[in-house]
Amino acid sequence: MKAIELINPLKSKEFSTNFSDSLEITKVTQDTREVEPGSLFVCIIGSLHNGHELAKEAVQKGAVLIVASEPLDVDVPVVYVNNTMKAMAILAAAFFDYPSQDLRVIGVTGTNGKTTVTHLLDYIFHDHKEKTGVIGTMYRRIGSEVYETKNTTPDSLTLQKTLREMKENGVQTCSMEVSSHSLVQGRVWGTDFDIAIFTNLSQDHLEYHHTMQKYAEAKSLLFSQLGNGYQQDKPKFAILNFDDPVGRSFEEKTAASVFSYGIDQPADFKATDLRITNKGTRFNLNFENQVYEVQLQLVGKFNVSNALAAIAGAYAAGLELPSVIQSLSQISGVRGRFEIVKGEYDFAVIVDYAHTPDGLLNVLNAVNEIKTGNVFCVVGCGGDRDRTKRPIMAEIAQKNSDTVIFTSDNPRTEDPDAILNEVVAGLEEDSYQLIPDRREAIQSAIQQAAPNDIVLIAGKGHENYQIIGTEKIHFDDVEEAEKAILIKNIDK
Ligand SMILES: CC(=O)N[C@H]1[C@@H](OP(=O)(O)OP(=O)(O)OC[C@H]2O[C@@H](n3ccc(=O)[nH]c3=O)[C@H](O)[C@@H]2O)O[C@H](CO)[C@@H](O)[C@@H]1O[C@H](C)C(=O)N[C@@H](C)C(=O)N[C@H](CCC(=O)O)C(=O)O
Ligand SMILES: Nc1ncnc2c1ncn2[C@@H]1O[C@H](COP(=O)(O)OP(=O)(O)OP(=O)(O)O)[C@@H](O)[C@H]1O
Ligand SMILES: N[C@H](CCC[C@H](N)C(=O)O)C(=O)O
Ligand SMILES: [Mg+2]
Repeated sequence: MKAIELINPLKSKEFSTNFSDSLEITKVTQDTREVEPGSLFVCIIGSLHNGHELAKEAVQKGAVLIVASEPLDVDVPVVYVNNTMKAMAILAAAFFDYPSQDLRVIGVTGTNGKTTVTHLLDYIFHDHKEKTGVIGTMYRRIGSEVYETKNTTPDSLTLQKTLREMKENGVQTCSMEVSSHSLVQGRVWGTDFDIAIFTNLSQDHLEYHHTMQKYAEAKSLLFSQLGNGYQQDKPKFAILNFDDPVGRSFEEKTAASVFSYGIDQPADFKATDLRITNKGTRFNLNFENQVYEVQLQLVGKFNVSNALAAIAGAYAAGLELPSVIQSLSQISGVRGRFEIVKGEYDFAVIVDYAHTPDGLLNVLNAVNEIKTGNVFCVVGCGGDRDRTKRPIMAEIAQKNSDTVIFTSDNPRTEDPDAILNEVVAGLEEDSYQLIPDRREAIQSAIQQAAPNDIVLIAGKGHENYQIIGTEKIHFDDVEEAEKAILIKNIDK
């Protein structure tokens, strides 16, 4: 591809003099490890490295053009821009020929519920005979092909490449999670979203955003940028949770048409008459003076909220409500979200991805609503993440279960015992059990459970690994629970 075509959309401040209109680019990258002869290298200022300091290395590896925001002394042409992260995203969209324009892209943001809502949407569209794609925490999926992912929302290059592959494979609807990090870092800049959905905002990621105000501002970018894409004539919809004041505040931030949803507050899509059992949840959906009965196999009030978000999103995309509701009723659950471990045993073990105070409270409320015996909660907190959420999660776990066992999550580069000290700091010493080894903690909870009790294993959901230091080792809560149940059955 001609370099000039690629950098035209950049609105660059300045070109170095040696730029030639005939220059050809074979690859765009922000990583020296990926540079090949003929590459365009973009210098990103990250948290660990400053790409400008790596520009010379990129040139040595064959980069023929550099995009930078700081002065550089290199032997190849340089295009100077104000913000290289945004430039990277625009270049990525241009390099892959703006694939989001040819797909229906639905972006879901919020502290909790993104993975769940994207999967509900994906199921609905698939059930309506569309070819679908998903981008999020668990994987990138194109039709039935699954690819590993490092981030919930990939870097802009991986994102645009994935969207391009979706387009080439005939995908019609892509449901993707949009994390607050990705919004701040401009990873989704250059993606033309048709529908943007907000689930909720509660404490998380303060190690990155520092204040809840800044965290909310990051989330708002998805809505303020909606319609700033390349194909502005497509209708745009913002789907906002009006039970959350932050959701209500986003109405002013967007030029798109708004559909609100809620359980506790007036909203366009409103749920009433909720009934929650251990088999699922039913509610009445009130929309435009009509009432529809909705049956979900998912458990908990928070999943009613997730279902409303998906219903409103599907409706905004043009689907009929009765058939959307019919599709929703068939969904048995999302991996690692309130997942009931299968097996021969007379209590219940639930694996759930709750890793924030609000997520944990919601899932424990749901467990308490359906319980017929005691509740055991096995939980910990991840390392290198928001430290201030640790004692809050601990108090929620201790208050809302009969027995709480604190254990390790992904300690990453932190000392697991130091994390646990911060977790239990505010609790009475005899009000909890402490078993740092997650396998032992799961086994102990399952050994202690009596008939009709519920064991909730929270924090890691679908994750099939534990990150200790910088190493990722295989670890799967569901597998561990199944083993522990077998051991208990043998011991009987
Ligand atoms: C804090 C953070 O978000 N970091 C992200 C960021 O990396 P960084 O700023 O640390 O990058 P860096 O290592 O300093 O490198 C700067 C630049 O130098 C380049 N480089 C670096 C080394 C080298 O040898 N050569 C080279 O060219 C890098 O490619 C990059 O362009 O940019 C990278 C590329 O986009 C991300 O993969 C990385 O995510 C890290 C892995 C991460 O853990 N992020 C988490 C916090 C995150 O983003 N989480 C959200 C989900 C949260 C949620 O929903 O709960 C997510 O979307 O995943
Ligand atoms: N609407 C909701 N409100 C509050 N808590 C929720 C909601 N939906 C899910 N949860 C809780 O949060 C956990 C994570 O849900 P999910 O994976 O859908 O969220 P996410 O936003 O994708 O998280 P992440 O930020 O890790 O990508 C669930 O296991 C559940 O305990
Ligand atoms: N997307 C979240 C997931 C947290 C999952 C939890 N198991 C942990 O490791 O803290 C994050 O990266 O903060
Ligand atoms: Mg997710």
